[in-house]
Order: sequence, then structure tokens, then C-alpha cells
Amino acid sequence: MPATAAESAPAIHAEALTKRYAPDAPPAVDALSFAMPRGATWGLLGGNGAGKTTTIAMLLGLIVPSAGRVACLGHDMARDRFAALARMNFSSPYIALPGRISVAENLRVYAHFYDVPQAERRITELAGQLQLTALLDRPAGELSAGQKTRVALAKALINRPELLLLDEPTASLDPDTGDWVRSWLERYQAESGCAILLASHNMAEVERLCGHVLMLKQGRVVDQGSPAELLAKYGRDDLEEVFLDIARGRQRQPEPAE
Ligand SMILES: Nc1ncnc2c1ncn2[C@@H]1O[C@H](COP(=O)(O)OP(=O)(O)OP(=O)(O)O)[C@@H](O)[C@H]1O
Repeated sequence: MPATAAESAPAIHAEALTKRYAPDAPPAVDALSFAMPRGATWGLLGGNGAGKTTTIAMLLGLIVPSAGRVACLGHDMARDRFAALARMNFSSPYIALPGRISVAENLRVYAHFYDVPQAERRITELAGQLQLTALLDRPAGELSAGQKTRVALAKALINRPELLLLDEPTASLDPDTGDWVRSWLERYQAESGCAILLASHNMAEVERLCGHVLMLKQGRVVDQGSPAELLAKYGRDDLEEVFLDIARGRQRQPEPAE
């Protein structure tokens, strides 16, 4: 049977997506256009205030764009947001889970929101995968930053999303826990085929996880490509140097003299 248009649509299709928080303010996101394929992992990179969180909020339908449009998994977010949201999820350090109820209760609430079949089984499964079993009865507010990150990931995966938006998934984690989360995400993505858009300040993380990177500056895509393409283009050894070149408006490095 041929795939319907919605089934074959990109994971995210943004067309001239724009957000101005005030009529006289410069746009926080300025005519952003891209099509991220299903199953891909893309990075959204940019300095503080570049527009990453605003972009993710528009992709989730939490912020109404001033202009342009975006469709997630083939659903237009202005007209058909709830059909898309049932099939996607997100994790952000800016959104705390209710702290007084236990980890298990938090996950039950989200399982209920998403109408997850066999919710208890799904919670047990995720707790096992994310090393949360011993924490299920603890109040979520009492956990360490690393433990909260793992709970936030469990929440983000409760509905087996086809599209996952991650805003700084390893911010405030120690190197060991950060590495554990990155390995876990890599494995999860390979097994599930879920598309992931990752906003991060951690260049090594983006280089490791992402097949394609959008470099944002003042709300605009100023460059994009695979990490390898960007390294070659700027003549750099790591993405952090490329990021600094772009942030500081430096041109690509000249070829070394023969
Ligand atoms: N609620 C808001 N009201 C007004 N301006 C806002 C609001 N949220 C963000 N902005 C502005 O929009 C611009 C983009 O901010 P945004 O938070 O999207 O950037 P970011 O790339 O996520 O930054 P960071 O890396 O610091 O988290 C900034 O200039 C910011 O001051």
C-alpha cells in the first residue's frame, strides 16, 4: 500500500518560521526553514539567545509563530497540533517535574496524558533501561541533577515518540553521567528509529550524535551540514572551533600553503 503524505512527510518541516516577541524587537527566530528526515538526529547549535529554545517551543506548538509554518510528522502544528503531539515528546531542563510526588507517580501522570497502553509495564521497562528502578518511590524533587535527567528522559520516552526534541539533555551532568546519557541516546535512536532534534552547547555531544547540524545566530541558520562537512569547510579539528569561528564571524581557515 503506498504511504500517505503524512507517513512520508519529514519528521520536521519548517518553512520561514519566525518569532518576534514584540513588534519592535528583532526576531528571536528569523525565517527558519529546514526539513529533517524521519529517523535522523540533527543538532541545533548556537550561542546564548540564538533562538534554539524558541524554535523548540514553536515545534511543540507552545509558542505561536509570528510568521511561517511548521509541520511535525506531517501534521501542521497550527491546525493539527494534538495529532502530532501524541507521536512526539520532549525533554528540557527548564521544565521541572512535580517534585512532591514520586518518580513512578510522575510517570503514571504522563502515561495517562499520552494514553499509553499497559502503562505500568512501560514504566517498569523504562525504569530498568534508565537505571531508575530503585528511585521509583522517591519524591522527584529530592533527586540529584543526574537522576532528574534520567527521569526526564523516561518521561520523554513514555509514549514511544517518533520525534524527540531534546533541549540540552546533558546540561549540568558530570562527564561520566553525560557520557552514559549520550551512549543511551545513541543506542535508543538506533533501536527505535526515532528522529531526534537536539539543542546543545556541548559540541562533542553534537559531533558524536548528530548527522546534520544547523548553526543558528540571531535566529537565522548561518551554516549547516554534517559535522564532517563543517569541519572540512572551516578547516578545523573539532566542532567547538567551528562554533567559535561562526559566533565570532570569522571566515573559514585558508588552505595551508603547499
Ligand atoms: N518570553 C520571551 N519574551 C521576550 N523575549 C524572549 C522570550 N524568550 C526568549 N526571548 C528572546 O529571544 C531570543 C532567543 O532566545 P532563546 O531562549 O530562544 O535562545 P537560546 O538559543 O535557547 O538561548 P540559550 O542558549 O541562552 O538558552 C533572545 O534574545 C531572548 O532574549
